[in-house]
Amino acid sequence: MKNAIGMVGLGRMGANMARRLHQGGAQVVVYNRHVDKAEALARESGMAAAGTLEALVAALPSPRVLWLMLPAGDATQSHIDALLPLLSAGDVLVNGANAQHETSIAQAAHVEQAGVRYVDAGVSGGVWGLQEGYALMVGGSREAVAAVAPFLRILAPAPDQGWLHCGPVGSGHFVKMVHNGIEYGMMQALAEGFAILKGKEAFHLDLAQVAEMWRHGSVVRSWLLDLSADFLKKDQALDSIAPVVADSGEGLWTAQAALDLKIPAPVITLALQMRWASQGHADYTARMLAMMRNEFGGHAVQKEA
Ligand SMILES: O=C(CO)[C@H](O)[C@H](O)COP(=O)(O)O
Repeated sequence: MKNAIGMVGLGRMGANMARRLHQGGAQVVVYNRHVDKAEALARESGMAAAGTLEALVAALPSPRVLWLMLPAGDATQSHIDALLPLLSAGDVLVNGANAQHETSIAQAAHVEQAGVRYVDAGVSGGVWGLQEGYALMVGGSREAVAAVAPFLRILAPAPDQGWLHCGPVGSGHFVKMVHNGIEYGMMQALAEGFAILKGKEAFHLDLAQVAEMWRHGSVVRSWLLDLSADFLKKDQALDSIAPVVADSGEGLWTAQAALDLKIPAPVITLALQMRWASQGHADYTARMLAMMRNEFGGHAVQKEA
């Protein structure tokens, strides 16, 4: 079996990456902890499914390439621990999670002790990646990345564009982390801009039309603006949307890296803190402020309903 790869983890990202690899001519064997997911994908696409990690490893030719597309942390670590005794020297494990680069460096050291090669891969593209291709930021030795390169060429938007061997192990996840930090800042700036436009009620601006117009030729045209234009066309009041924005760690790690490196990163850090504020973490601060301000008169406190 030429050009074979095992995909472990068939969530939103892993399943679509497996589909793109399969459509691009790779021989994909899929595995998921809940085997029905792997079987459903195999039925839909004609890929092979493995019911156990042992079966997955046995189905791949040496040197094997296994791509883990699992949540960072315990899920990834437990699969690496289970796979490692099944693998042989020269096999390659790719960790595609949004992981902290220090964790990846430690993981690589452990994996490489067994002669298994390790690549950390930051993957961007979300649900559009299947169709548009993914941006891939990879770290690892030249040999390990060379073994994965045929698959990177399929996953990327074009064979020689949209993927980069960034440097040694850890560098792929570090570059991806900073990418996501930038994502926080860009999203915050766009959201603030549209809020200001909406706030100028006297102009009755049609935000969908502004977004659509900016998509063509403007300095701020971007994929995030494309997505915004799309949902604003359907609803620009957003009255039914709770003003709460989740975060899953990469913004925090970027802000922490900036502090460690003494690099001022106010936009990324504030964008992260605005998400926390949206989650209610600034509520006590505001209550304190309201009480203090009330103490010296002029602005009465408002009581919660
Ligand atoms: O990796 C991504 C895109 O490149 C994801 O959007 C990532 O989840 C972003 O982080 P958060 O969940 O904190 O918004």
